[in-house]
Amino acid sequence: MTFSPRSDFLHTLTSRGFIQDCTDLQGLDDALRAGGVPGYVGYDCTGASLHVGHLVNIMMLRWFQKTGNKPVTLMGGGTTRIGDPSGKDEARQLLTNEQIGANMEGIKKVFSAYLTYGGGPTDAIMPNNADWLDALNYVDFLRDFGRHFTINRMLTFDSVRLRLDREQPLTFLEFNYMLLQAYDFMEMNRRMGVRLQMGGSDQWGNIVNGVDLTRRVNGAEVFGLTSPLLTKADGTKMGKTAGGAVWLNEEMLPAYDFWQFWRNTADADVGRFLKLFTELPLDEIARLEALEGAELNEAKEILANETTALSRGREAAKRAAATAAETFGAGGAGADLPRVDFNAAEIAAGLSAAQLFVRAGLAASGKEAKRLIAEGGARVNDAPVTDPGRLFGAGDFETGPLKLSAGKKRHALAGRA
Ligand SMILES: Nc1ncnc2c1ncn2[C@@H]1O[C@H](COP(=O)(O)OP(=O)(O)OP(=O)(O)O)[C@@H](O)[C@H]1O
Ligand SMILES: N[C@@H](Cc1ccc(O)cc1)C(=O)O
Repeated sequence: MTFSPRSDFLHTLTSRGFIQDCTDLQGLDDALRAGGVPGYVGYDCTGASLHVGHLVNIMMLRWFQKTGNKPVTLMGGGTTRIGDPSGKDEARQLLTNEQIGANMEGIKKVFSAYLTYGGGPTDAIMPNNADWLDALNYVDFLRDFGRHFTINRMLTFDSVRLRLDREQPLTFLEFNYMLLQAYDFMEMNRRMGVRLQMGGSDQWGNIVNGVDLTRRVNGAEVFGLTSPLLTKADGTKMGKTAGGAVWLNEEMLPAYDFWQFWRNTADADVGRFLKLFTELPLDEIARLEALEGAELNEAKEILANETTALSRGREAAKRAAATAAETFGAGGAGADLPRVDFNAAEIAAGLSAAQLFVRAGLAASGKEAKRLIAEGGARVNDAPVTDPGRLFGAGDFETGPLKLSAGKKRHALAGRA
């Protein structure tokens, strides 16, 4: 990007890798420099918690507040009843009002760890779009707002086009989603002076429609800003592991597992994740990401400590780090332990307990591994292994490397390549 922003917010976001696209960078930069802009991100209540993929935009809102602006976290109580087709291959299952309400209660809990809510000029607020969407009258809505949208243009947005190109059904219900999200932006501009909407890049179409509608109906200039949709070095969507999502809510994912997720970051992701998910200064991050080999583990631990401290508190982060150090022996999270990595094909085929111990160098042969197991000296993640043929597959490697122990003193890690 050649544009050099002058506002603190855009300067921070640009230098930390948050920005994918903006409807008008110069205009937004000017508006932000004039100060105190209210800006929003919307969250549909499709699950009982948000996951680490959502952290990208939660961190954006946190910087937004820190640089003197007002964050608005919009609960999609109304839009969840429709279901956003953006980035989705299939229609979502329709949720009942009770399910939506329960999910909303879960989602709401996350934000106060990252944002300060209240009545002050830069305090965050949390409206619910059911408050205006539920009251819409269909015929009035079509007359007043439907006329600003052409089918021709709607068909060009990814959320619609990708389904049509793949000849997958897109229901009329879902087709309406972008009108409602556009209406939200217009309505919040009117009610709360909101001038910016942020989201992941899959939200681009919905956001641009809102910018246009607000200009046409309110005559106001508003802006849209998207972040890249993050994937991990292994190509999977940020926020998911093979076994499910990495939840932000404590009751759905204990702090220790949250910490471990970050500690297991692939080498190639460390710098990027430190910039997006921590508030460490950039020169410190440059030093950390330049570390190599075993030293890079120090950077991963700092990443785990900082992200866990933000989400679960500094004490919880310390406890998680201490548990990891205990589990993996001195040096913390097995930094000093020998490690063997298996490729995806080997893991998919399944590795027997005996094989694991041989490959990790804890037994010289299959026969020796069997003896070790028979004598009760073999443990995987501190649990005794009794069957040398017990298979370890994808599910076992999901949450990070396995800790293999032969007797009390000899340990090794077995991970994914
Ligand atoms: N991996 C990600 N990287 C960046 N932004 C993301 C990521 N996942 C979700 N988001 C953003 O978070 C917001 C909410 O997304 P959405 O509700 O589609 O997530 P989701 O439905 O939980 O995703 P999925 O179920 O596909 O994992 C959107 O602005 C979206 O772009
Ligand atoms: N469509 C967004 C959520 C959202 C809902 C309402 C809005 O006004 C904005 C965003 C999503 O699926 O993630």
